[in-house]
Amino acid sequence: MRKIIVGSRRSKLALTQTNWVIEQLKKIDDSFDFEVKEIVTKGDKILDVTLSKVGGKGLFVKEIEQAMLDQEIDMAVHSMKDMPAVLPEGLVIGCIPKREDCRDALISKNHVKFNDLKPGAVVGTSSLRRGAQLLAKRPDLEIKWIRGNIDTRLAKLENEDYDAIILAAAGLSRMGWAKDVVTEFLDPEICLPAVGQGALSIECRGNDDELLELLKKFTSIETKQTVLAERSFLNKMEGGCQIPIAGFAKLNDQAEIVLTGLVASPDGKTIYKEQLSGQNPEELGEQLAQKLIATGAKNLIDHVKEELDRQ
Ligand SMILES: NCc1[nH]cc(CCC(=O)O)c1CC(=O)O
Repeated sequence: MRKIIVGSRRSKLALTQTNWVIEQLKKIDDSFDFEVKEIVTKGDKILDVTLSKVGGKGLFVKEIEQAMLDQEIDMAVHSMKDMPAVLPEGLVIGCIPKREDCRDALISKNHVKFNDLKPGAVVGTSSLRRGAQLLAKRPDLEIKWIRGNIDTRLAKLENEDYDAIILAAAGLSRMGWAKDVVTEFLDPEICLPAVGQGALSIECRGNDDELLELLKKFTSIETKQTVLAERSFLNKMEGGCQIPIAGFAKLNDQAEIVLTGLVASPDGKTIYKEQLSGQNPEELGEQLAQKLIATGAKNLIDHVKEELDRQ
């Protein structure tokens, strides 16, 4: 019986996601054994620094990918949101399972709803995307950076000077905490999710045919199509993680992909938002990026970059 070694970050969420995927794969085909191997990534070691300042989302993924290329592990389960646009030579996304809740969630002290937060309330998030969209609705709020795993952030809401924090609903659901802690799920109309939010990405070597065959059976075509459109959009925008960018796709009743993209200034005062539908995920993503760029979003991106360079 082949034993598949699954690399995982050590955070509670990463291990929960990894073990959940293993359970599902065992249900599909019980002829494989699995073993989890924990890997401490650079991103985990410097959790107290703002992510965009230390090299972005690749941090959580790189060391795990290297272990896969070195044959120390065979596969890994990532949050799609943390996956860089381009994979190293030799590795592939072997499976995109059905997406969890894509929304952002407000968790506030005393369960005060978003619209009822007191003027000047302090909201914790380390995401420019979330900060910009919240400020667009409520310019009076004070956005305060917060870092750490989701359990750390929930503890900070209790113990530190935050009135509320925003977390992805998906992470909380996977941990089984959503029902207890979430005050309000923010509709994508209010806060457009991050590209890939709520989806998982199972990565493996491109030549591991046996494993790829198993992973294919756990793929959701709908999630794959929508997430690929979102990722194509993000890749074309080339914003990096210094600019608030959001992208979210779903299928309509004609099974067309409807993709919405948003680019904003960090203060939320300028927002470009466009929507397009189509059949081909990659093309649709590129077209939406072009449409946003044509409306002036590129100026905004260049402007924000200049501001950052000056600092
Ligand atoms: N930014 C970190 C991150 N990466 C993936 C998730 C969990 C949700 C998901 O799978 O999209 C989270 C936590 C969060 O944003 O609250």
